[in-house]
Amino acid sequence: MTAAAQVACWCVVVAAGRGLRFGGEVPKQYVPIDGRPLLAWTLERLAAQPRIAGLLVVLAEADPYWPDLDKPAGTPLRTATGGTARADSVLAGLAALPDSVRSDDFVLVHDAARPCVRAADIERLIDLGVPAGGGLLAAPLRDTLKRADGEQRVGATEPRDARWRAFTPQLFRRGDLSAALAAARAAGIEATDEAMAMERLGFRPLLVEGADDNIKVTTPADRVLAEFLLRRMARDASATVS
Ligand SMILES: Nc1ccn([C@@H]2O[C@H](COP(=O)(O)OP(=O)(O)OP(=O)(O)O)[C@@H](O)[C@H]2O)c(=O)n1
Ligand SMILES: C[C@](O)(CO)[C@H](O)COP(=O)(O)O
Repeated sequence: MTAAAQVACWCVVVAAGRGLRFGGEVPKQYVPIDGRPLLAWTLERLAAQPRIAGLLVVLAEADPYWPDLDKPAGTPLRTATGGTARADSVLAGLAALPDSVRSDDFVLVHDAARPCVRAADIERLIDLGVPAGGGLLAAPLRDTLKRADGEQRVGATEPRDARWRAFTPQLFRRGDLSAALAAARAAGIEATDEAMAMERLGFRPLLVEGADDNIKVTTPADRVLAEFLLRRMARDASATVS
């Protein structure tokens, strides 16, 4: 067993967004997917991964939906209050981790809005990302990439061979990530993911290829897709057990 294989990490789950692109009355992290709130699916999948030591869920201020949420039993669970931008919420989550998580321990950060993440991908991220000093799940771009000009016509076709789509979880040392996100904020830069903040400070996060269907529920169409994927995963899991 390698050193990384023994690592279990706390996971900061950011669930404090407003879901503006999704729209609707209920924030998207609580919209039902097959009758259960999206966040319940995400927490269940994370809690089922033995390499996750605990979950730190970052919530919107005075979130009225959290108290009634069906929460996973058997995994330590804490909460924190998020901020205006996603990076603020991640910073709040990192600050609220238990003291037992040291500055040089690795932590995961995951979007509540990505309920279809696979346990095997989280495991590979930890196994490969820890020795590399940090990394993220991602997938190579599979479409032809166009750069638009000012009039929404094609200005250029870009090479796609070195382009990847960034997913979560992302894995970094607690102290390094807090410092990187705080530095980006101080510089007035909105880091849209953890890796971006780390890159600014000269880190070279490892791209760990993960399943393409680790989708982020951003619009109502994504909810339909997530429902399909989660049903299929449940069916495949029960076929494996029987
Ligand atoms: N201030 C914020 C903004 C986002 N998030 C979380 O970050 C994840 C990814 O963000 P995104 O999909 O962009 O969610 P929203 O910000 O809610 O969506 P929108 O940008 O459409 O408002 C989501 O789980 C969201 O809840 C957060 O915790 N705090
Ligand atoms: C972190 C992220 O999920 C990586 O793809 C993404 O950047 C977050 O989404 P947002 O729409 O930029 O908040």
